[in-house]
Amino acid sequence: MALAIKKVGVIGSGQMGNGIAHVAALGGFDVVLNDIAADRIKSALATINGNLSRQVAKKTITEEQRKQALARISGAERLEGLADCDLVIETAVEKEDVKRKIFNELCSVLQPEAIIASNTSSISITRLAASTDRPERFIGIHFMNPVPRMELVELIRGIATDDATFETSKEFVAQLGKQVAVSEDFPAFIVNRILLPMINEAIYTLYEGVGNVEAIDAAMKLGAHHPMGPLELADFIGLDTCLSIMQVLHEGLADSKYRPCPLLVKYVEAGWLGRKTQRGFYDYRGDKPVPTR
Ligand SMILES: CC(=O)CC(=O)SCCNC(=O)CCNC(=O)[C@H](O)C(C)(C)COP(=O)(O)OP(=O)(O)OC[C@H]1O[C@@H](n2cnc3c(N)ncnc32)[C@H](O)[C@@H]1OP(=O)(O)O
Ligand SMILES: NC(=O)C1=CN([C@@H]2O[C@H](COP(=O)(O)OP(=O)(O)OC[C@H]3O[C@@H](n4cnc5c(N)ncnc54)[C@H](OP(=O)(O)O)[C@@H]3O)[C@@H](O)[C@H]2O)C=CC1
Repeated sequence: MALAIKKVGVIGSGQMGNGIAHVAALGGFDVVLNDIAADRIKSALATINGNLSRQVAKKTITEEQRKQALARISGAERLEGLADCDLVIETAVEKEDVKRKIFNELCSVLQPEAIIASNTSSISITRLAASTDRPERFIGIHFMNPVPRMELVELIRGIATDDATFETSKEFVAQLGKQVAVSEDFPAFIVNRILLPMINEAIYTLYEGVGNVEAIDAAMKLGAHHPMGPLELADFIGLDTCLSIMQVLHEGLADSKYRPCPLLVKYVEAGWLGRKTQRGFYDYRGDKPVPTR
């Protein structure tokens, strides 16, 4: 039987955290947004307001809905602020040790019946669940970027996830107006198992000099009707996240076909993480994005 969810906690106020808080508040849930950096929470709230205002301008929501959604979101600088949440969605960086540390601290403040979800792009839900005190009430709820625009959410059960947690998560996703795809708990699940090797191959195509950034993106936009070129999309996702996903695929499936491209490693080592740091395969510091290769 599904449980009643009223209050949702979101840990990590980056691009996914602000998107999840945005759609959860629009879906009628009270939302508490947390981050290790207080200024991140502030800028996430400003981003959410900007994205809601754009939806008002496009008439996809009303001004009243914008105001109500914003009023439902509050910030919490410490995890204690999530104590009365019924569902907490972790959306911090794609690093297993960081996520484990968060869960360790979170479990001690949450009510025992609360559900914990991770928005991880690739990491084993069973392994993350095992680091908590409630593997049966732990699940993968994987949103797509940009959250307000993308229709799909993947649901991933760990080995111990119980039926009530799965049904509750399914109802939660439906209340946000999104569709569910159920994935088994294998590295990177469904979307990223297919999408990330394509992006990694695009980076190899660049690395080997088959084409430059502009040619590769134009080829896939105009030649395969992808809404974004693979390098533009990699910058949009975040190159650190792309690398982490490829590492999970490479280690988890032990197959050299998932070897992260050395050029991707180099960009991440340079701190050129894509749009979020204003530089990746494109330089976003001017009026128009300029290819960096
Ligand atoms: C890595 C993972 O674990 C999983 C993943 O998410 S993989 C990534 C999956 N996402 C994709 O593949 C996205 C591919 N790109 C697209 O589908 C499209 O380019 C797009 C939907 C992002 C933009 O569409 P578009 O029609 O070309 O542009 P445009 O109409 O100007 O888009 C603006 C809209 O996007 C939304 N948007 C754009 N960027 C946004 C962002 N960073 N955050 C929130 N909303 C954003 C705006 O709110 C606006 O929405 P409304 O129409 O509701 O007002
Ligand atoms: N980008 C994408 O397209 C998608 C990403 N995801 C997944 O969502 C998660 C977040 O990704 P994304 O939003 O892109 O990443 P971002 O880098 O935009 O945001 C992550 C946020 O989490 C914060 N953070 C880091 N450590 C902690 C902590 N211990 N407690 C609270 N907050 C913390 C970061 O702060 P600081 O910067 O100060 O470290 C940052 O504000 C990852 O697991 C990713 O794989 C899932 C679907 C799509």
